[in-house]
Amino acid sequence: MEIGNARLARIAAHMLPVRAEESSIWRECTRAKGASAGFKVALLGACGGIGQPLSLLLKLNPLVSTLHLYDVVNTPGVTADISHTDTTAVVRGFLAQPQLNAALDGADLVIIPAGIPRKPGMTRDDLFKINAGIVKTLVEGVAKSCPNAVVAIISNPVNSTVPIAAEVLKKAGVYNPRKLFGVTTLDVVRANTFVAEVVGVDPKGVNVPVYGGHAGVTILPILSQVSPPFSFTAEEVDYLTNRIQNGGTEVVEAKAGSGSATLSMAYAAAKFAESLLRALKGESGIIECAYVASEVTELPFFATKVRLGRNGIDEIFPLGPLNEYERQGLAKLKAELKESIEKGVQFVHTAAK
Ligand SMILES: NC(=O)c1ccc[n+]([C@@H]2O[C@H](COP(=O)([O-])OP(=O)(O)OC[C@H]3O[C@@H](n4cnc5c(N)ncnc54)[C@H](O)[C@@H]3O)[C@@H](O)[C@H]2O)c1
Ligand SMILES: O=C(O)C[C@H](O)C(=O)O
Repeated sequence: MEIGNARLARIAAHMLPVRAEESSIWRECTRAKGASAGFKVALLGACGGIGQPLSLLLKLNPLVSTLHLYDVVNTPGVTADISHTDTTAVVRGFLAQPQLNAALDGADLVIIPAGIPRKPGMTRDDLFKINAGIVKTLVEGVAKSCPNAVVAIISNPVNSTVPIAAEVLKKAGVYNPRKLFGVTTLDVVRANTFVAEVVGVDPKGVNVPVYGGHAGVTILPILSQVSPPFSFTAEEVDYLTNRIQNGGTEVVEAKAGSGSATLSMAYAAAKFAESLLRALKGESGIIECAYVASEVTELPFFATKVRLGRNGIDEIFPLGPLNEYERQGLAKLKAELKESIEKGVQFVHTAAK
């Protein structure tokens, strides 16, 4: 049926940018039966440098039936824009704190890239002052509105924001360590890319485990366990390890004050989300590196390979054999990672007083 100009004008006048579905004219003129079978994903910080491309990639994922975009700015525009892509996921936007609980209600997966990025000269830990409070507030919302959701944290410093999230969930009595992840996929994506460049192969077929955490020396690529196995000279190992550990800084400096990695991060997060959703759906044998609560080392959080399942983490793999270079790297990262974890835990306990 062709819709006449008068009706089009009425539709335009009634379209609500945040939730078009709530306007009576939208209901009158559409035959949508609601979301298809699939997962409800909430993205917090959806209008930022990572949030926008990640929103688009999630909207393209057939495993996502409902996509909730939450931010403190710009969600009406981003939601309207993304919602016009002809894929099945239903997109709804939520603006600022009063809409946080609605954004999270019933979510299966919550992805958090909210917070400020680095500028040249800053460490990720320099972001703690602002991002710690943002992550705390958002995870308090998770505890209240979707305590069974899988939570994937991108906001830096990941080494501290994940322990913050764990403490918030513990305080609320809903902590499930199998469902809380710090997203370190970008380290793996970078490692695969740089190794493929050095050995001259397609990065698609390369898989480099990256252990530890997500900042400087705490990022520990395990080149002795690369799949398929390659041998590297000592110079290559040094070059690759330094480049992988400083990949984030390389982007921050190239962007010269306008932010940090956004496009590669959105790609990495979409990849990780796809693995989580496939596992939640029941697919077996899905393995990713992620920063999780762990007993693999004496540290309470550590990134290693984890097998994903219907309930989040099914298995955390041990470190496996490390060479002397990697053992030294492991020894070196522990003090910094321990301090970052304690800083996160302390933040929640101090804030409670
Ligand atoms: N884990 C990783 O590998 C990785 C990679 C890249 C960036 N990051 C981190 O991701 C974060 C975001 O980076 P970006 O480039 O997208 O930054 P950005 O500034 O472009 O976007 C951040 C977004 O968060 C929103 N925001 C701020 N406070 C919020 C709140 N209380 N609730 C909801 N949304 C809020 C902002 O409005 C903005 O839209 C940074 O902390 C960055 O360091 C992590
Ligand atoms: O480097 C940053 O500050 C952002 C992110 O952690 C990255 O690794 O790109």
